[in-house]
Amino acid sequence: MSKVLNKNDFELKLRDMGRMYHIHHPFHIRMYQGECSKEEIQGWVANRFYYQTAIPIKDAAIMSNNPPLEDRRKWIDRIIDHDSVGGGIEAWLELGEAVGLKKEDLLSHKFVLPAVKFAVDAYVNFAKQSPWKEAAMSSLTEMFAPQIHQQRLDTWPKNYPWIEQKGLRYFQKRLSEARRDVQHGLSLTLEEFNTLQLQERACEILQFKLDILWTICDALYLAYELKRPPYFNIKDCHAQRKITSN
Ligand SMILES: O=C(O)c1cc(C(=O)O)c2c(n1)C(=O)C(=O)c1cc(C(=O)O)[nH]c1-2
Repeated sequence: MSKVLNKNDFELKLRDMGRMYHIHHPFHIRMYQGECSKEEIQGWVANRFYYQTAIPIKDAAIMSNNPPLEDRRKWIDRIIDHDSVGGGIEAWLELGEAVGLKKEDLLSHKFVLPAVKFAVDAYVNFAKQSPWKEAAMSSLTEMFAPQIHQQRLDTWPKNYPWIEQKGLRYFQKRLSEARRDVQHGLSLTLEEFNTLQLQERACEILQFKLDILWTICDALYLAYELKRPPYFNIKDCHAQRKITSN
């Protein structure tokens, strides 16, 4: 960028970064085209659960960095969306059951690949260590999330009829929640990141978050599509993270 953008152009610039959203990753493309095996879907659900559990922790870290009361009130809603009774974490556990994974296996994170763990932990650490406005705006990949949730709702019942329908509640639930979160996150970003330097910083942060999501998919692709999980070539060493549920 060579000069500070007005709000409209800055929003367009941020939205344009959706070209790098993980919806375009080969793993996600295969998933929505119905080409994933049961093991791949299970692997994705088990690994993504690590991201799910991290989100409210990340949001609590943002709260701990002392945003103003108005923003805290809105941020509390995000934590409730995930951690309340019947909330996102429970809905994801239902998804786990619907794809044939045991609840205790999800909760133990025993199938989580190291690269997924490192990527997700980087997100939580960023939220802990950064000024709250920077951490808040890093959630803006959610601008692109309703499309990916809708895509799953539209294609999974046809492509993966073995998945119990009740497991899809999570995606339905996120459609409206993500839109509300984005309204808040985006208006805050457009208002506060109002110099050239700050706008460049905001783009860097959004790129960091896109990198996290893409890296998660890279790890899944390597482990489940190319069948090269960590230590795959070393005798008896990768069995511990192999998906074993039915
Ligand atoms: O399924 C997806 O592809 C996807 C992506 C993202 C995202 O873009 O970070 C989120 C979610 N789902 C999601 O369900 C969710 O609750 C969520 C919260 C956040 C965040 O950064 O605060 N991202 C996402």
